[in-house]
Amino acid sequence: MSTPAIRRRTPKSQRRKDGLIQYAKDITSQNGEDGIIEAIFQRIPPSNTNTTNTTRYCVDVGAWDGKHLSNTHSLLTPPDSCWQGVLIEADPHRIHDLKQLHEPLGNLCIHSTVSSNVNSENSLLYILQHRANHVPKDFDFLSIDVDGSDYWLLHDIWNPPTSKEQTYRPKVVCIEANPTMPNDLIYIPPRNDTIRHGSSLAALVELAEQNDYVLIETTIYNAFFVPQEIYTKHFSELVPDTSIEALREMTMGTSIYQLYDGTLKLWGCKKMLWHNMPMDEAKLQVLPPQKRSFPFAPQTSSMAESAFFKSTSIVVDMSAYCKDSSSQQQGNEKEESQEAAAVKRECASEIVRQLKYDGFVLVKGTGMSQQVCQDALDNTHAFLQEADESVRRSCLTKDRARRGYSPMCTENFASLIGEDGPNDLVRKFRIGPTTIAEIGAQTERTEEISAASSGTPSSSPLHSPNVWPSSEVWDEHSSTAFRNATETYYERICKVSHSIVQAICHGIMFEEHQSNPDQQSTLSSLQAIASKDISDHTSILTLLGYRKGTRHKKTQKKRHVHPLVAAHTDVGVITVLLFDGGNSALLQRKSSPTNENNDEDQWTNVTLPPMVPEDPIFVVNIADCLSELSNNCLPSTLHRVMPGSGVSPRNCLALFVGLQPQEMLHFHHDHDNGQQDGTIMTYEEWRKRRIAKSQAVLESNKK
Ligand SMILES: O=C(O)CCC(=O)C(=O)O
Ligand SMILES: [Fe+2]
Repeated sequence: MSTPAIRRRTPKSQRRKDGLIQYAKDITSQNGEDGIIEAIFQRIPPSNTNTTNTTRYCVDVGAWDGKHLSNTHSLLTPPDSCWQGVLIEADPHRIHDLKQLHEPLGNLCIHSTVSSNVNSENSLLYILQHRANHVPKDFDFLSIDVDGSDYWLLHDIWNPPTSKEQTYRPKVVCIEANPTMPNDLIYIPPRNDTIRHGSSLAALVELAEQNDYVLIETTIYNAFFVPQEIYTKHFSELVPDTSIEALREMTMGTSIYQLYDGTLKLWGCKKMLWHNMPMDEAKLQVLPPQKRSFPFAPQTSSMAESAFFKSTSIVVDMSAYCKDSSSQQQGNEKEESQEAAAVKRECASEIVRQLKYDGFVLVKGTGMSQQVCQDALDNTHAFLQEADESVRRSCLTKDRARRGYSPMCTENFASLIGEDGPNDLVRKFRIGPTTIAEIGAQTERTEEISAASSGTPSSSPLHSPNVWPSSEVWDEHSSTAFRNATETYYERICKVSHSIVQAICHGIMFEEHQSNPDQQSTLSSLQAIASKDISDHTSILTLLGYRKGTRHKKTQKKRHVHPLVAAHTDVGVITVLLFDGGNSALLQRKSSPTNENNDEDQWTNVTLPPMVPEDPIFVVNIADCLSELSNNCLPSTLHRVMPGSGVSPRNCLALFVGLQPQEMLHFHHDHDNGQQDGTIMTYEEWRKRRIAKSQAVLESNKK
């Protein structure tokens, strides 16, 4: 059997059927209320039996047209009725019909909203006191159905704001309870007329008990209460057990259960009761299908090795965004069809869904050609692995910009998270942007920019000349090919990564908007980043080369394998990685505690296909700046490079995406006390602070 068997069994019910519910019948009511009300009043004599006046009074709050689903119609309309009604309705159309029906019968129809604001002239208390003062305080029947603040209306007639006012104590109260709320939930809605939540039966029972009322029956939507003394006198035999369990069966409840693999399942009512829409189990999920597995299942080594790529890596197709970037340049932006917009939206949501989970995602459909990628990897291999060290040393990194070659063991990524550790066992070569867009054109801003970056705009180390291996040391052909392949890859991957950043920004903004449609966005910087062109970015392409043979080894205790690149987070916006199938090094990210493992120290391998496919696949990970700009909705996940199982050299092309130095960023902070504020600074400033912060941690560690 490959699908589960799911059936319903009828549980043993504690619900008693021998009380008032046995009299259930509908004339105009919805779920048997008419019969129950009749049976109740057969047992309660009119107040003034000793006089000739046997009039009974009812108040119907939310009376509609006086007939539709009415609980008072069958009391008020018979020709010889002893009932007099006060019927309150807010809707102008319904009040028209209500008056037509009830005014000829001598009932009072009041056109008014009924407010949960107890000091308002629309409060039920005020309306009863001032517009229906013929109604005795202990009138016979109160029916409340206003689909929102019902709880508070009842609360306030029982508990007037000043002790001078007499409380109303109707002999019978019928009030709506939200039928989807479980018996053990006490849900008291906010005291606000515009909020429509309903209250739970348990909340109403609690309120009733506080006011000496007793629950005597329920229907699907309504609960009936009588004062304690009336209960004792007239109902204690018919309704000996007044517990919620004895008087209510949950028939509209929805429950959620969890499968071991993290799938959420719905049970019970799967319909949106007031919207007539099905609940979508797929939309309810916390984990995407490909991330669902049991965290504590015993792992076989073959599973760990081979199944990883298949089972945990969904590759997000970015074509909606990456193709779009070319048409946008042709100025077709406005004409984007609805369909295309929907595809982009889906793409943006999917990439964010993945990234939110672990900060890493695989992407394809970028429009990058296999040839450009393979060329760049091959030339990286030629330079970092095969060429003589003298070739690499001919373009050594000299300045703060660190363009050019950084030999093995000269850098230390542990420092990025403020940790001390041996230098990284990797060779690197960097290129970056060399030109700076016409900042001078924005003349009026030049001064403040210079002030902010304490120097001329071009003094940013992010904009510097690239350095290339000398053709005197490396043959002309190799050095030209290396430069061409690297520059081409750089130019293309910068564009692609901009589209990816756009998709991510859009995805987070959609999400924020969906969960908080009325609130002003706290993500203004994302909006700005997504809409910028990229002429002035500061993205750096780093070629990384790893090989077998680790110098740290001797100093290490047995079994302890030291990383080649220490655990760190990336500093910029996002990082876009492409690596070859070399097996001497392995990228790992910190495992997400929710699914893969609960152990703090677990790492998950990040792998790509060993050969660049026709539609190349890239690893994208969130870096610190975007994580902060997203209000930490996207994690900047710790990652490291470990020695791999084999001896083949491994090469990696890492694009560290950076914004333009003067981009103004708005960081939002939520404080524990619920307050919010923000900081505005340029990207350059943020970067300096970020680096300074980790260095400060390092300094204080040394002390
Ligand atoms: O080589 C890799 O796989 C990733 C290296 C890395 O994380 C980095 O340089 O920031
Ligand atoms: Fe990194």
